[in-house]
Amino acid sequence: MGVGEIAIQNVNQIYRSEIQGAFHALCDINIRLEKGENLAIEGESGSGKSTLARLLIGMEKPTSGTILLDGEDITPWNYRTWKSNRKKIQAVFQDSSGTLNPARSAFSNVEEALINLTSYNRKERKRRIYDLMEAVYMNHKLLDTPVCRLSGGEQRRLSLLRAMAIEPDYLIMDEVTSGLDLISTDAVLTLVENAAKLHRCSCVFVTHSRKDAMRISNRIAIMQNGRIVEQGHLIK
Ligand SMILES: Nc1ncnc2c1ncn2[C@@H]1O[C@H](COP(=O)(O)OP(=O)(O)OP(=O)(O)O)[C@@H](O)[C@H]1O
Repeated sequence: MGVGEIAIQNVNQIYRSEIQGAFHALCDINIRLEKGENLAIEGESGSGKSTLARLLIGMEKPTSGTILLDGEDITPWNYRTWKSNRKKIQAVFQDSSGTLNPARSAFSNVEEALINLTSYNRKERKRRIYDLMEAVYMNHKLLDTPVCRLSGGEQRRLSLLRAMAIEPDYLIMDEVTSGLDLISTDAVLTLVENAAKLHRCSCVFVTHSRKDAMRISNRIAIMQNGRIVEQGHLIK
Protein backbone atom coordinates (compact mmCIF):
# COMPACT_ATOMS: atom_id res chain seq x y z
CA MET A 1 0.00 0.00 0.00
CA GLY A 2 1.53 3.38 -1.03
CA VAL A 3 1.42 7.00 0.16
CA GLY A 4 -2.02 8.57 -0.24
CA GLU A 5 -4.04 5.37 0.04
CA ILE A 6 -6.86 4.92 2.54
CA ALA A 7 -8.35 1.58 3.56
CA ILE A 8 -11.30 1.51 5.94
CA GLN A 9 -11.86 -2.10 6.99
CA ASN A 10 -14.88 -3.49 8.85
CA VAL A 11 -15.33 -0.29 10.85
CA ASN A 12 -18.11 -0.06 13.43
CA GLN A 13 -18.95 2.81 15.73
CA ILE A 14 -21.33 2.15 18.59
CA TYR A 15 -22.44 4.94 20.94
CA ARG A 16 -23.81 3.85 24.29
CA SER A 17 -26.07 5.87 26.54
CA GLU A 18 -28.32 5.00 29.46
CA ILE A 19 -31.43 6.26 27.67
CA GLN A 20 -30.79 4.91 24.15
CA GLY A 21 -28.67 1.87 24.99
CA ALA A 22 -26.30 0.87 22.17
CA PHE A 23 -26.66 2.88 18.98
CA HIS A 24 -24.85 1.69 15.84
CA ALA A 25 -23.77 4.94 14.13
CA LEU A 26 -21.52 3.00 11.70
CA CYS A 27 -22.02 -0.63 10.69
CA ASP A 28 -19.34 -2.63 8.92
CA ILE A 29 -17.89 0.16 6.76
CA ASN A 30 -15.43 -0.90 4.05
CA ILE A 31 -13.86 1.62 1.65
CA ARG A 32 -10.58 1.58 -0.25
CA LEU A 33 -9.26 4.75 -1.86
CA GLU A 34 -6.20 4.94 -4.14
CA LYS A 35 -3.77 7.88 -4.11
CA GLY A 36 -5.17 11.01 -5.75
CA GLU A 37 -8.75 9.68 -5.78
CA ASN A 38 -11.52 11.91 -4.51
CA LEU A 39 -14.27 10.18 -2.58
CA ALA A 40 -17.63 11.82 -1.94
CA ILE A 41 -19.61 10.49 1.01
CA GLU A 42 -23.23 11.30 0.46
CA GLY A 43 -26.29 10.48 2.52
CA GLU A 44 -29.25 11.77 4.42
CA SER A 45 -28.91 13.58 7.72
CA GLY A 46 -27.90 11.25 10.55
CA SER A 47 -26.61 8.51 8.23
CA GLY A 48 -23.11 8.57 9.78
CA LYS A 49 -21.09 10.71 7.34
CA SER A 50 -19.56 13.04 9.94
CA THR A 51 -18.91 10.16 12.31
CA LEU A 52 -16.81 8.52 9.59
CA ALA A 53 -14.99 11.82 8.92
CA ARG A 54 -14.19 12.15 12.64
CA LEU A 55 -12.71 8.65 12.72
CA LEU A 56 -10.51 9.44 9.70
CA ILE A 57 -8.84 12.33 11.52
CA GLY A 58 -8.59 10.67 14.92
CA MET A 59 -11.19 12.81 16.70
CA GLU A 60 -12.76 9.50 17.74
CA LYS A 61 -11.60 5.90 17.75
CA PRO A 62 -13.82 3.26 16.16
CA THR A 63 -15.44 0.63 18.38
CA SER A 64 -13.95 -1.98 16.05
CA GLY A 65 -12.22 -2.24 12.68
CA THR A 66 -9.09 -0.68 11.22
CA ILE A 67 -8.31 2.45 9.24
CA LEU A 68 -5.09 2.34 7.24
CA LEU A 69 -3.33 5.43 5.87
CA ASP A 70 -0.34 4.53 3.69
CA GLY A 71 -0.77 1.00 5.02
CA GLU A 72 -0.43 2.04 8.68
CA ASP A 73 -3.27 1.44 11.12
CA ILE A 74 -4.12 4.86 12.62
CA THR A 75 -6.66 3.64 15.15
CA PRO A 76 -4.10 3.22 17.97
CA TRP A 77 -2.51 6.65 17.33
CA ASN A 78 -2.41 8.91 20.37
CA TYR A 79 -2.48 12.72 20.50
CA ARG A 80 1.27 12.99 19.93
CA THR A 81 1.22 10.72 16.88
CA TRP A 82 -1.61 12.77 15.38
CA LYS A 83 0.26 15.99 16.06
CA SER A 84 3.36 14.72 14.30
CA ASN A 85 1.22 13.76 11.28
CA ARG A 86 -0.51 17.11 10.83
CA LYS A 87 1.39 17.70 7.59
CA LYS A 88 0.06 14.42 6.22
CA ILE A 89 -3.65 14.79 6.97
CA GLN A 90 -5.75 17.92 7.22
CA ALA A 91 -9.45 18.39 7.87
CA VAL A 92 -11.95 21.17 7.23
CA PHE A 93 -15.36 21.20 8.88
CA GLN A 94 -18.49 23.25 8.35
CA ASP A 95 -17.80 24.96 11.67
CA SER A 96 -14.24 26.32 11.49
CA SER A 97 -14.17 27.59 15.09
CA GLY A 98 -12.04 24.65 16.21
CA THR A 99 -9.28 25.22 13.67
CA LEU A 100 -8.96 29.03 13.44
CA ASN A 101 -7.89 31.42 16.18
CA PRO A 102 -10.69 34.04 16.22
CA ALA A 103 -8.58 36.80 17.80
CA ARG A 104 -5.76 36.63 15.26
CA SER A 105 -5.74 37.95 11.72
CA ALA A 106 -6.61 35.77 8.73
CA PHE A 107 -3.00 36.09 7.54
CA SER A 108 -1.41 34.95 10.79
CA ASN A 109 -3.81 31.99 11.04
CA VAL A 110 -2.59 30.66 7.68
CA GLU A 111 1.01 31.71 8.19
CA GLU A 112 1.20 29.88 11.52
CA ALA A 113 0.38 26.58 9.75
CA LEU A 114 3.01 27.30 7.09
CA ILE A 115 5.66 28.13 9.72
CA ASN A 116 4.94 24.96 11.73
CA LEU A 117 4.50 22.51 8.89
CA THR A 118 6.51 23.68 5.87
CA SER A 119 9.97 25.02 5.13
CA TYR A 120 8.76 28.08 3.15
CA ASN A 121 10.60 31.30 3.99
CA ARG A 122 8.75 34.53 4.87
CA LYS A 123 8.55 35.75 1.26
CA GLU A 124 7.36 32.36 -0.04
CA ARG A 125 4.73 32.15 2.71
CA LYS A 126 3.34 35.55 1.78
CA ARG A 127 3.26 34.68 -1.95
CA ARG A 128 1.51 31.37 -1.26
CA ILE A 129 -1.13 32.99 0.98
CA TYR A 130 -1.82 35.75 -1.58
CA ASP A 131 -2.09 33.21 -4.45
CA LEU A 132 -4.53 31.06 -2.50
CA MET A 133 -6.62 34.09 -1.49
CA GLU A 134 -7.03 34.87 -5.19
CA ALA A 135 -7.94 31.26 -5.93
CA VAL A 136 -10.86 31.40 -3.47
CA TYR A 137 -11.96 34.88 -4.61
CA MET A 138 -11.11 36.47 -1.27
CA ASN A 139 -9.93 40.06 -1.17
CA HIS A 140 -6.35 40.50 0.11
CA LYS A 141 -7.62 43.24 2.42
CA LEU A 142 -9.30 40.53 4.51
CA LEU A 143 -5.87 39.18 5.49
CA ASP A 144 -5.48 41.88 8.15
CA THR A 145 -8.93 41.26 9.60
CA PRO A 146 -9.30 39.25 12.82
CA VAL A 147 -11.03 35.95 12.05
CA CYS A 148 -13.91 36.74 14.43
CA ARG A 149 -14.93 39.60 12.09
CA LEU A 150 -15.07 37.40 8.97
CA SER A 151 -18.40 35.96 7.82
CA GLY A 152 -19.09 32.24 8.30
CA GLY A 153 -18.45 31.63 4.57
CA GLU A 154 -15.18 33.55 4.65
CA GLN A 155 -14.03 31.62 7.72
CA ARG A 156 -14.84 28.34 5.95
CA ARG A 157 -12.85 29.36 2.87
CA LEU A 158 -9.98 30.50 5.07
CA SER A 159 -9.81 27.20 6.94
CA LEU A 160 -9.83 25.33 3.61
CA LEU A 161 -7.12 27.63 2.31
CA ARG A 162 -5.09 27.01 5.48
CA ALA A 163 -5.41 23.23 5.12
CA MET A 164 -4.44 23.33 1.44
CA ALA A 165 -1.56 25.74 1.91
CA ILE A 166 0.53 23.00 3.46
CA GLU A 167 -0.20 20.48 0.67
CA PRO A 168 -1.34 17.50 2.78
CA ASP A 169 -1.45 13.93 1.43
CA TYR A 170 -5.03 13.60 2.70
CA LEU A 171 -7.74 16.22 2.96
CA ILE A 172 -10.98 15.43 4.80
CA MET A 173 -13.80 17.94 4.20
CA ASP A 174 -17.14 17.84 5.98
CA GLU A 175 -19.92 19.95 4.39
CA VAL A 176 -17.48 22.67 3.33
CA THR A 177 -19.84 24.16 0.75
CA SER A 178 -23.08 24.09 2.72
CA GLY A 179 -24.54 27.54 3.23
CA LEU A 180 -22.16 29.23 0.77
CA ASP A 181 -23.43 31.32 -2.15
CA LEU A 182 -22.86 30.08 -5.72
CA ILE A 183 -19.66 32.07 -6.32
CA SER A 184 -18.07 30.99 -3.03
CA THR A 185 -19.12 27.38 -3.63
CA ASP A 186 -17.56 27.48 -7.09
CA ALA A 187 -14.34 28.97 -5.64
CA VAL A 188 -14.10 26.29 -2.98
CA LEU A 189 -14.76 23.45 -5.43
CA THR A 190 -12.22 24.85 -7.92
CA LEU A 191 -9.59 25.03 -5.18
CA VAL A 192 -10.27 21.42 -4.16
CA GLU A 193 -10.16 20.27 -7.82
CA ASN A 194 -6.84 22.01 -8.39
CA ALA A 195 -5.28 20.75 -5.16
CA ALA A 196 -6.26 17.21 -6.04
CA LYS A 197 -4.77 17.54 -9.53
CA LEU A 198 -1.60 19.47 -8.64
CA HIS A 199 -0.55 17.67 -5.48
CA ARG A 200 -2.38 14.39 -6.07
CA CYS A 201 -3.90 14.83 -2.65
CA SER A 202 -6.49 12.16 -1.68
CA CYS A 203 -9.75 13.88 -0.72
CA VAL A 204 -12.76 12.71 1.24
CA PHE A 205 -15.65 15.07 0.69
CA VAL A 206 -18.74 14.73 2.91
CA THR A 207 -21.75 16.33 1.27
CA HIS A 208 -25.52 16.40 0.84
CA SER A 209 -25.10 17.69 -2.71
CA ARG A 210 -24.85 15.20 -5.58
CA LYS A 211 -23.98 18.11 -7.87
CA ASP A 212 -20.90 19.06 -5.79
CA ALA A 213 -19.99 15.38 -5.44
CA MET A 214 -20.16 14.91 -9.24
CA ARG A 215 -17.94 17.91 -9.83
CA ILE A 216 -14.96 17.06 -7.65
CA SER A 217 -15.13 13.34 -6.94
CA ASN A 218 -14.38 10.28 -8.98
CA ARG A 219 -15.73 7.90 -6.35
CA ILE A 220 -18.90 7.95 -4.29
CA ALA A 221 -20.19 6.10 -1.24
CA ILE A 222 -23.84 6.53 -0.33
CA MET A 223 -24.73 6.06 3.33
CA GLN A 224 -28.00 5.18 5.00
CA ASN A 225 -28.51 4.37 8.70
CA GLY A 226 -24.81 3.90 9.33
CA ARG A 227 -24.25 1.60 6.35
CA ILE A 228 -22.84 2.08 2.87
CA VAL A 229 -25.71 1.14 0.60
CA GLU A 230 -23.99 1.95 -2.71
CA GLN A 231 -20.39 2.54 -3.69
CA GLY A 232 -18.77 3.09 -7.06
CA HIS A 233 -17.03 5.31 -9.61
CA LEU A 234 -18.66 8.50 -10.85
CA ILE A 235 -18.85 8.78 -14.63
CA LYS A 236 -18.74 12.41 -15.80
N1 LIG B 1 -21.19 11.19 20.34
C1 LIG B 1 -22.37 10.67 19.97
N2 LIG B 1 -23.15 10.02 20.85
C2 LIG B 1 -24.32 9.47 20.48
N3 LIG B 1 -24.82 9.51 19.23
C3 LIG B 1 -24.08 10.16 18.31
C4 LIG B 1 -22.82 10.77 18.62
N4 LIG B 1 -22.34 11.31 17.49
C5 LIG B 1 -23.23 11.07 16.51
N5 LIG B 1 -24.28 10.37 17.00
C6 LIG B 1 -25.44 9.90 16.24
O1 LIG B 1 -24.94 9.14 15.14
C7 LIG B 1 -25.77 9.34 14.01
C8 LIG B 1 -24.90 9.77 12.84
O2 LIG B 1 -24.47 11.12 13.08
P1 LIG B 1 -23.59 11.92 12.01
O3 LIG B 1 -23.34 13.26 12.57
O4 LIG B 1 -22.42 11.08 11.66
O5 LIG B 1 -24.59 12.00 10.77
P2 LIG B 1 -24.43 12.80 9.40
O6 LIG B 1 -24.75 11.84 8.31
O7 LIG B 1 -23.12 13.48 9.35
O8 LIG B 1 -25.60 13.87 9.55
P3 LIG B 1 -25.69 15.40 9.01
O9 LIG B 1 -25.74 15.29 7.52
O10 LIG B 1 -26.98 15.88 9.60
O11 LIG B 1 -24.49 16.12 9.53
C9 LIG B 1 -26.82 10.37 14.40
O12 LIG B 1 -28.01 9.70 14.71
C10 LIG B 1 -26.23 11.04 15.62
O13 LIG B 1 -27.24 11.50 16.49
